[in-house]
Amino acid sequence: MSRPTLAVLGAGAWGTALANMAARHHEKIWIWAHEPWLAAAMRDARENVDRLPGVRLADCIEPTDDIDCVRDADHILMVTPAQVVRSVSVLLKGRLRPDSVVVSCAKGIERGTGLYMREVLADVLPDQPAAALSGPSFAEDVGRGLPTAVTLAADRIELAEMLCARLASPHFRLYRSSDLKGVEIGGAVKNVLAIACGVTMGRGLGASAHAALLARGFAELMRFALAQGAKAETLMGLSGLGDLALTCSSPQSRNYSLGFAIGQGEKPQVAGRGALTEGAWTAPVLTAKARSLGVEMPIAEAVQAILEERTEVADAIGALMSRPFKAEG
Ligand SMILES: NC(=O)C1=CN([C@@H]2O[C@H](COP(=O)(O)OP(=O)(O)OC[C@H]3O[C@@H](n4cnc5c(N)ncnc54)[C@H](O)[C@@H]3O)[C@@H](O)[C@H]2O)C=CC1
Ligand SMILES: O=C(CO)COP(=O)(O)O
Repeated sequence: MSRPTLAVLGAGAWGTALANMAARHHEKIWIWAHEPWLAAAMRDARENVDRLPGVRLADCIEPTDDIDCVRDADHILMVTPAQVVRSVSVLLKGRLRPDSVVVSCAKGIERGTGLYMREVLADVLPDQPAAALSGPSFAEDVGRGLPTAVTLAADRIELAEMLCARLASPHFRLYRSSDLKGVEIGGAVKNVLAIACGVTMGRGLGASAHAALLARGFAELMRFALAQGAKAETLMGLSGLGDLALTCSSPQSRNYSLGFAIGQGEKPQVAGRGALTEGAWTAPVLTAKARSLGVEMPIAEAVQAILEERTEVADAIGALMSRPFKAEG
């Protein structure tokens, strides 16, 4: 039996790392860049010099800027920024095999609609099976072959099982789940909370404040997710608490780094320095969604106010510390 094929859409750090992980199980993997120069540079150098330098592309990987590559792919990994998942999905219409699973690997909520990535995919490609991959995993770590574990969720558990087997490597372990919503919520919300943790550390408020923020952030994440039917065990797993702990604690995170720079006094508009900070895109839609669900998310609200320069960091912290006393939970 011939081995399967895969198309990875989005030639960023994460798409490149995932393509390399999947290489051992696939006959061919296309990695699609919407920038022709990037596809050409990756073909020439056999590495992603722009986003994941120093990691050699496996032999079966073919960088391309031709979206028709998806016609020959058994499955698709969607690894673009969350806000362009819709426009890239539109390109897939009429090009996919009916049984090709589209796996969302982006972490965010769509602005304007409030939809999670799987819901965006269902909106544009209603007949296509979908899955989501999320968890604590820096592309640089995965690219260097450091041990990493993530969650892969699909509606049908046998689909999740098949995808876990096809994407795993000896140092990249996937756990299956049927809680797509819980997995996606964890990935989207932790980015916003990581900005808050970065602010705290950049401001020099200490490890105790960081731990308090992380724990109270997790309470917010839990409340928000449970109100939408996610399972508590998903939130306590890799894609929830695991990714929250990683992203809230490491300068390797772009979201944490954005917060850190703001904590040190930089203006939010310049602090990101052109990096993809998904939390900044998700914050306004997350807080709007929480309000419409009647879920309190004071930390996410504070991040949003800081990003919009409606409040100073010191005032946001003061407001969080002076909230009415309440029971923990
Ligand atoms: N870098 C990481 O460690 C991880 C990233 N993720 C998620 O993966 C997603 C992608 O992140 P990265 O690969 O890190 O980003 P990146 O900034 O390294 O690369 C983003 C890539 O998206 C593509 N892109 C940008 N605009 C596009 C458009 N309009 N149409 C089509 N493609 C476009 C480009 O090829 C670009 O190189 C994000 O949602 C992120 O949260 C998830 C886990 C780990
Ligand atoms: O999602 C990630 C780690 O799991 C990457 O985090 P950043 O997008 O903050 O860099």
